[in-house]
Amino acid sequence: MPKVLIADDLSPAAVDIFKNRGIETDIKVGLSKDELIAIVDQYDGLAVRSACKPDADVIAAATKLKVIGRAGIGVDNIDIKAATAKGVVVMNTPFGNAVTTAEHAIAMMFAAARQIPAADAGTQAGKWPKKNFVGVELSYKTLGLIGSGNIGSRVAERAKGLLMKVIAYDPFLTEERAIELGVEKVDLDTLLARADVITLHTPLTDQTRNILSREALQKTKKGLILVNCARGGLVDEAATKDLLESGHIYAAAFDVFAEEPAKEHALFGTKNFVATPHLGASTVEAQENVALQVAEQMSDYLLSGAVTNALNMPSVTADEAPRLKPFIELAEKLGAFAGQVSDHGFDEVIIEYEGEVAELNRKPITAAALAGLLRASRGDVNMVSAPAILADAGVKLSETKTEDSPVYDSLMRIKVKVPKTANSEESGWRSLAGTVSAGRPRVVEVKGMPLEGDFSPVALYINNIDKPGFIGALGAMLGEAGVNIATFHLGRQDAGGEAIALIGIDSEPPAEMTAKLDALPHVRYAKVLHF
Ligand SMILES: NC(=O)C1=CN([C@@H]2O[C@H](COP(=O)(O)OP(=O)(O)OC[C@H]3O[C@@H](n4cnc5c(N)ncnc54)[C@H](O)[C@@H]3O)[C@@H](O)[C@H]2O)C=CC1
Ligand SMILES: O=C(O)C(=O)COP(=O)(O)O
Repeated sequence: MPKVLIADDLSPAAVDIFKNRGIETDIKVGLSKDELIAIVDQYDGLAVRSACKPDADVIAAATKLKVIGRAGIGVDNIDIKAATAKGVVVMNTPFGNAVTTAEHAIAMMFAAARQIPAADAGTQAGKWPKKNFVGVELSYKTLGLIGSGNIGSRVAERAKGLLMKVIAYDPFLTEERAIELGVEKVDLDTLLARADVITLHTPLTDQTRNILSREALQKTKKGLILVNCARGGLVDEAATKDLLESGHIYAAAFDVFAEEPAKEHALFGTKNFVATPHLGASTVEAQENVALQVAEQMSDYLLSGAVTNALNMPSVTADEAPRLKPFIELAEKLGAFAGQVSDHGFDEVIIEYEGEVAELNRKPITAAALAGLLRASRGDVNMVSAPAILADAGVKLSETKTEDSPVYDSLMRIKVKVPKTANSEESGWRSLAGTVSAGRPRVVEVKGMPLEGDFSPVALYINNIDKPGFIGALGAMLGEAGVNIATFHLGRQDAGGEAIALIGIDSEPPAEMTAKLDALPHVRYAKVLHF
């Protein structure tokens, strides 16, 4: 039974889902990094929010881990590169808390415009500080959105309801979408120059870090209201303090900080500064949404291989998963075949899909083929890590598909280009094709030669020149070595030409026997394969 560690405060709804799906859970919130490292190897899944930080060290210690589920949107607390390299899927819940966070941004905008927290504190302290709190109106003011994705667009809808004019800076916002949202698309400098209120809604990435730098903040209009409910690290906090103190920024409201939890901060106590402790997503509704969603997604992946909202793997719906399964198996095995016969590596891969398989969701199938292909040389590679490893190695990958498949309902072919070596037989393209028959993967073509067979767990692959007596001699050689033949598949180009044999065997042959075989004059290549 898979086991999941819930390492941040998640709604109990998540535990119920895991339990109903037959997944064991442990809840351990607030672990230190060392405590997490000490236990993470027990788990197949890790469910987090923003407090737990599965970094490269944690991921390195997570020997069984298959999936990290983020009950929320931002994944900057997770080392996705390390997870990908280790074959761990990282998934989030991209919409579950968007409304709640947009509402918090609007609440923060009003809190800043009218200084509600300070007014509240003064009133409840018995001061009746009516004269101290003369705020600003928001109607007809210009709201500058930095980032107009799920949350930003919801903020825009609400701001328009408040009669604000909305302008947006987002390099991925199309003109059509801007029209649909009723916002004006502008560049960052224009936004800085025109906005009365700026609110940030981008992820924290290398591109967005410090997007509101001191220099950028200095370009804003005097009297600015600044709202950050996205991530600390997007705004220069020291510059915000200086500009609040100088009166250039009228008010700022931050839900997020560069260092969290922010128990002490230079901004705390600054006039017209409002703070909340990363509450953007904290409503009953949002927490229930994200907990349910993450638990369902993680369970689906752990139990059926369905992938939803993964940041490092193509999606596979629960309906698709059973249909894709045999092709994923075929792809892995064809890839493994190609990888094992490419002793000198490869610099290009082509994957061809014919017939019905061409109409399926091919991305996970291709990822599986690459995993099989790389495993022979790289060891523990899976569908998550394989595409990134291949790209890092600079190997060219292309894919073709045709609806016609002359012989089989579905055919998948993997071609790898092996570099030129001293042995000319070894260079050029290696090509292997297979199909799924009665739900089982079958090899149907090797080096362009038809050969129908299964993928035995241990197989002897021989590429030879077709000569009378060779098969008999081979059988005798295996018999002498005490190796039992389970299946025997042959293929050849023409009589007396290039031939291949794929022989399923019940046990590992002695190394001397393979060496003896390889040394035979009419044997071009012999290798024991494992599937
Ligand atoms: N305070 C809180 O509790 C919460 C904070 N968040 C934060 O809000 C962020 C945004 O969430 P969503 O709107 O759901 O994400 P999203 O992915 O739907 O939207 C992000 C937008 O930022 C834009 N963007 C990317 N790079 C940009 C750049 N350099 N300049 C301007 N725009 C850029 C993207 O094109 C996209 O439209 C999350 O990544 C997360 O960090 C999310 C939920 C709760
Ligand atoms: O979903 C997000 O990106 C958030 O920032 C919410 O964070 P939290 O789950 O409340 O720690």
